[in-house]
Amino acid sequence: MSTDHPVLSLEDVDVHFEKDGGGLNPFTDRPTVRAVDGVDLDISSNDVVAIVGESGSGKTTLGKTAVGLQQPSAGTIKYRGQDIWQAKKWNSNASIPFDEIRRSLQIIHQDPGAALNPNRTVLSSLAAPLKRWQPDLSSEDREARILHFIERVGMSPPHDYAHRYPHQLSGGEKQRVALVRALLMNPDVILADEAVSALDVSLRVEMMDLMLELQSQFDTSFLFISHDLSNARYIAEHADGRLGVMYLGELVELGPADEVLQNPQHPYTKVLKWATPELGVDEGPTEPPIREIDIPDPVNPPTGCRFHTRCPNATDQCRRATPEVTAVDDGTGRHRVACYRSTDEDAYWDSDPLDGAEL
Ligand SMILES: Nc1ncnc2c1ncn2[C@@H]1O[C@H](COP(=O)(O)OP(=O)(O)OP(=O)(O)O)[C@@H](O)[C@H]1O
Repeated sequence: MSTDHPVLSLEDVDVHFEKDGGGLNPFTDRPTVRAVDGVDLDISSNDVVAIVGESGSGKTTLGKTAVGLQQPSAGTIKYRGQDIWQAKKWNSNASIPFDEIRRSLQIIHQDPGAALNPNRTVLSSLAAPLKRWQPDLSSEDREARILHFIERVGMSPPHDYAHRYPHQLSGGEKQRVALVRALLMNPDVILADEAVSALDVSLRVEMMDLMLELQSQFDTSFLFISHDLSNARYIAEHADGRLGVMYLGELVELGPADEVLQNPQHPYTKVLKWATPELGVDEGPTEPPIREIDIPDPVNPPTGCRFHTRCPNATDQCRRATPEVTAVDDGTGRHRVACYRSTDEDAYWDSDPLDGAEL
């Protein structure tokens, strides 16, 4: 396997869905949901990226696309330099087979119960994928490995948990089983999609600490998705990773977590920070730094910068043209944002503020 490439590389990825609602006339164009638009993202080995954004901003779609579960409408996703969807073609001469790629990219869902068969014990549920991936492993070795991992995620005695059925586990325990299931595949990247959102607040930090510990022990990369900035921040800061902010299908800001939070560049990142009291912004404005509360429809997103309808600093230029993603001049070289205010673009600075906005 090549080591020159990032483990995962997303280039200019779009994921558009056709939505029902075109009526009965088959000749009418069906409305298109632009769930993900123009996203670039590299994930290296031992990397942690936490993506945050409000409901419907495209986080899940982006995550599933990154791990090869959703085909993009445009753009490419490469695993160690190999185009994932090329590898899936029946006549592909891929350097890395699709099955190997799928095994290397694992997922933990918000609802771990849904991924477990209610009629099978934990041991049986965990043995099935391992049998597929390593058919030559003896059943004793397979069981020993499973028990080792069950204990490793804090479920002791492991024999007891291994013989339980899903209904005999708490939500936190089911989530740990889901983590074991992913780790048994020896993955390069784990997508954790709202993996702690359904847990009690008291258990969330415990689960995130466990993920961080296993991430560094196994050198696995994590793509962590959450609508909650405090969870995303916890994971990204503790792993010395990056925080990405999605708005209406676009990755509008990405950078080292502490840099993005201490020096947010995109007005939407500032809104998320304002709405997260744990981040200690008591000295900030008492009103949200936003012009409109309504979230636009992803079927018909605003022109230009998609945030311009809500942005307190939008000008006519933001309505007319989409700002490119540019590097923020903060010395990290890893912080980037799509906002005219981070550029010296005259077209923005000379343009008239929109109603209710100011420069
Ligand atoms: N299979 C699909 N078919 C049609 N539209 C879809 C499909 N999957 C997602 N969408 C739409 O794409 C947009 C992004 O959805 P997505 O689930 O990725 O957002 P999200 O940020 O993860 O939101 P949430 O936190 O609520 O899950 C939404 O408008 C959603 O309705």
